[in-house]
Amino acid sequence: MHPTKITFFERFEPIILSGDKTITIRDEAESHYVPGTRVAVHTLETDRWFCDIDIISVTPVNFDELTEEHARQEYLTLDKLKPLIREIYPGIESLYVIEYRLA
Ligand SMILES: CC(=O)Nc1ccn([C@@H]2O[C@H](CO)[C@@H](O)[C@H]2O)c(=O)n1
Repeated sequence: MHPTKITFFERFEPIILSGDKTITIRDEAESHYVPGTRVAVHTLETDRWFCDIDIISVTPVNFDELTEEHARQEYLTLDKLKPLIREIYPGIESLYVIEYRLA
């Protein structure tokens, strides 16, 4: 079955709800979301539901291919996004851009 739930760090809740953050970048284990499906969004810290999103696309990207455009969609700058991804996914080069919209 395709996944129907995703977790985010609680600190990103405001920019997800405002519509400013429109992608998330995940590793292979979390790449199996299906475009066109609806996914429940919970906080990682307390597993609290806070919205639903519709998956638009899932696109492979290598760490060294990340651009300012990805960063803009993350509502970050590239010099903030890269260390953040290195912290969450140390040593992982194969990543996936999950594009979504608020349901
Ligand atoms: C298990 C779990 O919840 N993991 C993650 C993983 C990533 N992210 C965010 O996605 C973007 C790129 O990685 C950045 O904005 C991250 O902070 C997140 O919020 N939560």
